[in-house]
Amino acid sequence: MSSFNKILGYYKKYKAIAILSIVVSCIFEITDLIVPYAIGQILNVLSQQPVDKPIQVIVDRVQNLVTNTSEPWLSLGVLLSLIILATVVKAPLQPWLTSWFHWEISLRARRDSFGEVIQKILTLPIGFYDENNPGRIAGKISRGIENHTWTYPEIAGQMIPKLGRVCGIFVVILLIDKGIAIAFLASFIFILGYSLKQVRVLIKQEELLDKYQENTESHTSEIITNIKTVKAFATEANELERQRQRIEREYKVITFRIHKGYVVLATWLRTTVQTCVFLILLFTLISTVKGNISLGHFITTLTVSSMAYAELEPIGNLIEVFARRYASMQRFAEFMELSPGKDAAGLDTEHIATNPYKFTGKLEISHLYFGYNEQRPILKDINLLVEPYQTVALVGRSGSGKSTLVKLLFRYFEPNQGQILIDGEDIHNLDIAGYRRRLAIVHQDVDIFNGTVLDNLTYGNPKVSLQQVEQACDIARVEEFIHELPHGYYTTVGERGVRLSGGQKQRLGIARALIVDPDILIFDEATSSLDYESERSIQQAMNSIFGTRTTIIIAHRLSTIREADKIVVLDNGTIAEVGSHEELLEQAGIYHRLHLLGSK
Ligand SMILES: Nc1ncnc2c1ncn2[C@@H]1O[C@H](COP(=O)(O)OP(=O)(O)OP(=O)(O)O)[C@@H](O)[C@H]1O
Repeated sequence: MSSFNKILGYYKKYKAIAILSIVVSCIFEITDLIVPYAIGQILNVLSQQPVDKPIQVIVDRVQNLVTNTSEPWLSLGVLLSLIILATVVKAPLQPWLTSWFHWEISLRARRDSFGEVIQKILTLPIGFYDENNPGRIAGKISRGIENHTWTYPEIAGQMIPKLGRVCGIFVVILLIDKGIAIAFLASFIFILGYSLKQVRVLIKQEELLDKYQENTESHTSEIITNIKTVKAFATEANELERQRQRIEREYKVITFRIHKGYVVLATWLRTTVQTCVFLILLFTLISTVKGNISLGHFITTLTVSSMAYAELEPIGNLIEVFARRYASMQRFAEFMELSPGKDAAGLDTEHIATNPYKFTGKLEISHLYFGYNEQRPILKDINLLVEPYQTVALVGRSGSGKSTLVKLLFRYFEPNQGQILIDGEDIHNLDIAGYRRRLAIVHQDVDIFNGTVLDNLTYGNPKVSLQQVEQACDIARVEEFIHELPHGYYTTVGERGVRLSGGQKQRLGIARALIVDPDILIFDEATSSLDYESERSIQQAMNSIFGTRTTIIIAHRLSTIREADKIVVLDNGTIAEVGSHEELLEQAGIYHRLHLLGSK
């Protein structure tokens, strides 16, 4: 039930209008019953039997207004007027008062959801993205929203009004014959109760299927992301086979558990409904023959009860569709309930604009401990002082914790103990977005957004002037290749920058970082995967940046960091050595050993 409430939560903003439009839909459905009722009454008039009391009251009132009209004609006139109201007058009103609102609520909720989803994506902790790949996340979101969009009009616009109509039918039959009404109600409760019980079992299977589907989507996305590796290792056939197995597993669940379950349920439903229709016919006929009810009431009871049973099949279909969608809506609701990360930035751009920080770039790390998992510390008692404008290199074996330290600097994770201070202020106390805007990082693999080179360059600072862009490009040696591109700065680079080489992307990344004019600039192994010429270009770019701001370099190639003011050697999560290139060589420790390995 709590998961059902979560699903309902999707529409909570539109509760009032939803209730109103559902009630109106139910009223329209119930007015449909006027026609068979009025036809029954017409039959009574034609067979010279009395009409029901409420109709007679109306006829009497009309008779007071109209003289010289005989009673049968008046009764027929009143009944025809009722039929016109319930059909011709209702027809143009119904779509606007029902369907319009049901779809409007659904589409508005869809629009709201997309906005909320983006907020969720932007605020979830970075650890979430380490564990879930884009395909899995995107699949969950798109199936969740799509299913919600279709489900609301079906449930609010069809299923509930149909159930409303069934209740109306029960009241009509009750007014005619209590015994038949009770039999009718009992059959309905039994049919719906049993169907819902079966559907609950099927929902469990749908949940399993949803997990399988998410898994398949996640692997499809992984194949797309890693397509170069797949091709390079010629593992296409293996990938295809593994994916086929996953699809086959889904197919078996769909066909032999879910689809078969629904067909068995539909078979049972249809047979039971037909049996009930026949039994009602029998009971009503017996009542008529016994003289308990009139011919008109016989026709009305038979028609409305057939209408009610005829509704059971669409109601059953709607329950089936709802059940098929339930699992993905539930999983979407769970996604939306995920708590934002402690690293979540505020999403209010005005707030950032009015709160710009400016630091000298003095950085102090004091007694810092951290582990992704508290039982396994990665960084232990890190103490480090970086003066403004200094260039500091972090070196150490793979897995020693260099990137982790930078992640803490960016506040992607919180330290378990200790502090990081910038200009004497604990970074934990600063506005996260404002603080991050004063940092910039050039990753080994620079992220490129689909758009032009200029869009990518100005990503962190769209308001920058072209002159400043050119200056940054000059320092970052982007100028060397920009003129070779077909449209210069306005060349479209394609998704993920496929039209740029590795070295070009890195230089673009450096220029992009410079354009935000950061107080602290971080290079994450920026030159480790490049050819000699690109490396030299990037090295020159970096050299001209050193001393202009605090710079931190995570480096594997020691040749790139000789000029650093301070080299910090991390070993197994602790700072093992600190000093300049020459000092560390003299110490003849880890750095010396790494240096010897690098120069071999
Ligand atoms: N998101 C994560 N969740 C759990 N453990 C992680 C995560 N990221 C890194 N680690 C672990 O933390 C340790 C330090 O990793 P880190 O990436 O900081 O090392 P590094 O010195 O930058 O290594 P490299 O030079 O190879 O990039 C490693 O043992 C790694 O397995």
